[in-house]
Amino acid sequence: MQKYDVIFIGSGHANWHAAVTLRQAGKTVAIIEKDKIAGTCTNYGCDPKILLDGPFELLDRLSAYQGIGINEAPKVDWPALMAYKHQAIDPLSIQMTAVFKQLGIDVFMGEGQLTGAHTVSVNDHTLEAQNIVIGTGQRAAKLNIPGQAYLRDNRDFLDLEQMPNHLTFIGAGVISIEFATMASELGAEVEIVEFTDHALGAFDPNYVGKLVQKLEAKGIHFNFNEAVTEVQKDGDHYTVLTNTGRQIKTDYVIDATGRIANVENLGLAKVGIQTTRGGIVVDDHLRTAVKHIYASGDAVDKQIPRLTPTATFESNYIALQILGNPEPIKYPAVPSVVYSLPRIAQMGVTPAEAAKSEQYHVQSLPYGKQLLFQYKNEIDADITLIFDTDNYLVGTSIYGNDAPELINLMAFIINERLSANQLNQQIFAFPSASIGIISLISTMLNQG
Ligand SMILES: Cc1cc2nc3c(=O)[nH]c(=O)nc-3n(C[C@H](O)[C@H](O)[C@H](O)COP(=O)(O)OP(=O)(O)OC[C@H]3O[C@@H](n4cnc5c(N)ncnc54)[C@H](O)[C@@H]3O)c2cc1C
Ligand SMILES: NC(=O)c1ccc[n+]([C@@H]2O[C@H](COP(=O)([O-])OP(=O)(O)OC[C@H]3O[C@@H](n4cnc5c(N)ncnc54)[C@H](O)[C@@H]3O)[C@@H](O)[C@H]2O)c1
Repeated sequence: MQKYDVIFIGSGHANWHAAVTLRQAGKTVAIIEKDKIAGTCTNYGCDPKILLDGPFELLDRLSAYQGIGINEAPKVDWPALMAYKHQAIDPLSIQMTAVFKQLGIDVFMGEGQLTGAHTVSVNDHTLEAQNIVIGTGQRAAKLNIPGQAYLRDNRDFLDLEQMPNHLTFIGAGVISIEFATMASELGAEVEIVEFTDHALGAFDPNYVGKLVQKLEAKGIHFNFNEAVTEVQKDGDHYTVLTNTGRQIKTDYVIDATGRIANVENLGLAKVGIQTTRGGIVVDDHLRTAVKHIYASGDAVDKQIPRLTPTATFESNYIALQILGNPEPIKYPAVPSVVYSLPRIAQMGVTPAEAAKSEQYHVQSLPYGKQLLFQYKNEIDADITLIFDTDNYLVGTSIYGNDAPELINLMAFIINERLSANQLNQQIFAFPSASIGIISLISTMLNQG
């Protein structure tokens, strides 16, 4: 039986950062992966998504100069963009495998399963380890309806060689909004069927409302308070039936109704590890009920957003735990971004939470208008700032294409509890988009 200090089940961000750190610290390490090395983000999620989104974002920014410097905008060539995606993304898992092997990490391709508290089977091997880390991620939910076999998911969309003429998305969550934006920009007709009365439930309803209006103006049709009951195939096309009697004729149906933790067939119950609908139950050290078995990333039952940076944070934490750090995990406020056009970002105390408590006050800054040319004519860009009673920033929501960069800056101000005086000790580049926001914020922050 091959023996290791640590075995990792899954090779996504939840695991590989720890695997590399521990190997570099001299531990013997094995990674087991049943699909592609490097996991969802690299192969089927964030990376291909942001690669494909790139030209659409540029065109959206250009559209703000229509008639004032730009007369004819270029068009996205989706098949060429998809070819570039394959060229840039497909080698990543191969490169990561080579890096692991070079570092002396053993890689086993196959399904890992606990056979005991210290043993894992993969194919016909049994491996033994002092510590085991389960980072098996999530998969797309599949609605249990007639015609389930016709439902596509994020993997299929991110591999589309040709954009269909008409697409129907089930669910108005992050995946649908991001993908529907690209499809619609390419000229496809898009329907979104959502069974609640709103899109993007975790984000500021004010900004989500603005975004939905903008998407509707571009031709995306939202069907709120409706559930899909069946999908029928008619030759090369499909008919999506809903509970209100609507029949949507379409070319492609994507089920984006959420994601489910991969906890089945892992042998968890056999060794006494509990799971819930949200994933694997862990303590504040990310340990399962079996103390030398950790869980990390999307597969964990947790309240914080299931994102690549949170998976990475947990992975780094677990490496330090195994190397002897006794401290419980302490998460900072976590930024979440929807890569729509424009982007919506959010972190810390939300506007809705702030509205319910006298502990906070809320300030909205229409920075698109106030800093018009610095923010490249994005006139509707807006930031909501939430301060506590001492005037420290504790939360923010942002509506604008620069939101992913701005929220990283806000992360420092929020998590380091910076005062205006501390911000003013710095000299920032000028002209730059962020310096305008910093000057506006520093007039409102605790002067400390
Ligand atoms: C379309 C899409 C877009 C996204 N965009 C963003 C974004 O913009 N920003 C962001 O922060 N996050 C984004 N995410 C979320 C992000 O991808 C995940 O949070 C992240 O990948 C979680 O990492 P993980 O290692 O926990 O899981 P994963 O990356 O899913 O890795 C788990 C791995 O475990 C393997 N596995 C499962 N069971 C077994 C088994 N029994 N044996 C062996 N291997 C097994 C799986 O094959 C998989 O490779 C996106 C997700 C999707 C689907
Ligand atoms: N930018 C990012 O960070 C990013 C991007 C994509 C994916 N992700 C990851 O993927 C997850 C999002 O996945 P998602 O968009 O599939 O899920 P989601 O939970 O964001 O949205 C699912 C939506 O489907 C609706 N829904 C559920 N069942 C339905 C039904 N039967 N009929 C109609 N609507 C229904 C829900 O009300 C919800 O609005 C995120 O939580 C994150 O982990 C992150």
